[in-house]
Amino acid sequence: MTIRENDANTLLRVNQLNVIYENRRGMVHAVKDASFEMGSGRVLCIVGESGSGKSAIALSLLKLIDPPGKITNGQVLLDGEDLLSLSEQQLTRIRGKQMGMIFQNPSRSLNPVIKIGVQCAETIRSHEKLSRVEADERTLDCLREVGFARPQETMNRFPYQLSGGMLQRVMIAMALSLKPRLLIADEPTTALDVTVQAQVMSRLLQLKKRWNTSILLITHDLSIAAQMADEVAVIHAGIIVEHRKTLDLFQDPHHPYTKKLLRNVRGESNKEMTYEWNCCK
Ligand SMILES: Nc1ncnc2c1ncn2[C@@H]1O[C@H](COP(=O)(O)OP(=O)(O)OP(=O)(O)O)[C@@H](O)[C@H]1O
Repeated sequence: MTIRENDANTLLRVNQLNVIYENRRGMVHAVKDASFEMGSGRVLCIVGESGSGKSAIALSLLKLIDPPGKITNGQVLLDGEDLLSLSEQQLTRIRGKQMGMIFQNPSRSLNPVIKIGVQCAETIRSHEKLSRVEADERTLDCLREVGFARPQETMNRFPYQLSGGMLQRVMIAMALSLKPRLLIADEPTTALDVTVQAQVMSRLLQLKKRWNTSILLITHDLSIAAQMADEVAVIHAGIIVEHRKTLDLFQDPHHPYTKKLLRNVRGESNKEMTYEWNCCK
């Protein structure tokens, strides 16, 4: 079920991860014994319906599960180092620098009253010993990389002055300014319209090729998985039921739940999605 990578190429290995949420009404087992691996420069999509445990996995990788959630078991090995056994201080070193994260709603991750340039440069300087000028130059480069034609102007804007698509590109620029080895993107385009969605996704793919960044993409949208992923892991009720190479999964789904998900995709046949995947690769 799990794709085995050549060990030398394995960047991330998750072993038997378990996450629960417990409150007065009872306990939800959000992630059950999830195990998977990712190689360098690969895109793995985790797909599943709402509430299936996708975000719980994403947050666990950075040990960001907040109460009432709890990781009850498992390992998250990045280059062999178990992140779940690290202290908060040690994790601060890893978050952003080794593992970047972008979320569904970029405006929540940015301070509305601080200019974009200052926020980007401060993020860089919190991880690397750079002068303000050097951090500004890196920020300019990164904003240019994600498609801002006049990055200096973008740096001088406040978040409320930018559209949702622009903000999401700023978030990608911020994440990539630290050249993380792994980028976790949790529904990064769900809040955007379809055209902007496509632009942001293609920008992510270009950057992945340029920096060899691995991307763990969380989505409920199978057509995005078809376009973006090298591999897809399907999660249902906290369990990874199938993890295969993208084309194999779309052409010949094994698990009944994967088959049901594929049947449910409205307006697009499996063949069309496979076609899109082939075109984008
Ligand atoms: N703060 C919380 N308190 C209680 N239960 C929670 C909490 N956060 C998540 N859960 C539960 O954990 C399970 C997994 O949630 P999770 O957010 O990981 O799903 P998801 O697949 O990311 O869903 P969505 O696509 O809607 O974001 C769900 O049953 C959810 O209700």
